[in-house]
Amino acid sequence: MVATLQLTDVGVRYGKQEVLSGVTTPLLKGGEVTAVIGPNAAGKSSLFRRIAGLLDGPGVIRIDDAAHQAGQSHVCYMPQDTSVNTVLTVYESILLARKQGAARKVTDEDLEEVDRVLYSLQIEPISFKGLHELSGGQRQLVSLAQVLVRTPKILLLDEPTSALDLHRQVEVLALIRSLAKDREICVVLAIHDLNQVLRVADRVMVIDAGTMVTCGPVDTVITSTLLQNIYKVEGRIEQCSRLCRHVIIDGPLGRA
Ligand SMILES: Nc1ncnc2c1ncn2[C@@H]1O[C@H](COP(=O)(O)OP(=O)(O)OP(=O)(O)O)[C@@H](O)[C@H]1O
Repeated sequence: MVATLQLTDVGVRYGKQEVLSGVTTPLLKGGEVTAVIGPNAAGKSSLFRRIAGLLDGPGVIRIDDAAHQAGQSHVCYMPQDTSVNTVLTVYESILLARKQGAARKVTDEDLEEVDRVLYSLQIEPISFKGLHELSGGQRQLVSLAQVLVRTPKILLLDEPTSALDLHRQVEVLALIRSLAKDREICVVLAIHDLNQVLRVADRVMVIDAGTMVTCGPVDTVITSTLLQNIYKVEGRIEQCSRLCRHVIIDGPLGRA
């Protein structure tokens, strides 16, 4: 059974303040990557926390996957803030994440999955470092490892590449894309870099000022009109000689 996620009229309130409302999506399916984009403070992280069950609010979040039906959850959420306050090593933290909500006994399969994730993110060299000793980018990779090791069916990633250098960004997004396809994971990720969105996403959800503006195929959403209306910049989407589309920014629009 391919995992699916669908939101109907979903919103978020902090106390009496409504920061997000009316988010309704098509059926998001395993195998697809949906990028969530929009300006700062638009409501993207709040939406992720709401889908992950960390916040209450109006609306219906429908998750269908075999594990979910069985009362477990294969929804994994990586928050934007990856700061830590613990004495665990990288390896221990990933193994602990793997065992979250599962039987305590560590199996060979658990250890193999930890090794697989360390290898796929190329972080074996820091396996036995303390989390408090890591750089910001290393911490972000370890956070990603902590969700991937749980073999999720629905993966919510809040700006998973914001602290990574260009090489790591390209590598991690390619990994996310291939995991989505190969393991039929339904990936939803917030990301600010629109060129990376063009590389990785099948679908784009645009959140602006607490509402969902659109949710559709990447080519129809990332347009010069979006750059103007949502980001207030003048720009173009151009195709290079390898037929890949790129965002070219000409400059900020003048203030009205
Ligand atoms: N814990 C909180 N209590 C009250 N208001 C909050 C809380 N967290 C976020 N907000 C408010 O909710 C709104 C949306 O914030 P959110 O973090 O969801 O935005 P975002 O789109 O993820 O932004 P960014 O791109 O800057 O990460 C903002 O106005 C923010 O001030």
